[in-house]
Amino acid sequence: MGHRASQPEVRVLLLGLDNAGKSTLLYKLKHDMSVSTVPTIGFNVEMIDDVGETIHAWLMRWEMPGLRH
Ligand SMILES: Nc1nc2c(ncn2[C@@H]2O[C@H](COP(=O)(O)OP(=O)(O)OP(=O)(O)O)[C@@H](O)[C@H]2O)c(=O)[nH]1
Ligand SMILES: [Mg+2]
Repeated sequence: MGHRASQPEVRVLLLGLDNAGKSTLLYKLKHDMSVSTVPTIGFNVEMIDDVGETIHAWLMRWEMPGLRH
C-alpha cells in the first residue's frame, strides 16, 4: 500500500494505559510535530511512510548521556 518495494511494510500495535501518550507519539511520528489530543474513542490507524530517519534521530539523541527529553 504505497510503500517502496525495498522497504517492507511493518505493522505496529501501540499499547499503553489511558493518557499514556500513545496518540501523541503516533502523530509526532506521522507529522513530526506535537499536536493537542483528546482521549481516543476506539482506536486510531495511520499509515506512516518512512519513519526511519525520525527514529534514527531519536535513538541517536537518547544514546547521548544528559540529552534525554
Ligand atoms: N509531559 C508529557 N506529556 C505528554 C507526553 N506525551 C503525551 N503527553 C500528554 O499526555 C496527555 C495524553 O496524551 P495522549 O497522546 O492523548 O494519550 P493516549 O495514550 O492516546 O490517551 P488515550 O487515547 O485516552 O488512551 C496529553 O495531554 C499529552 O499532551 C510526554 O512525552 N510528556
Ligand atoms: Mg489516544
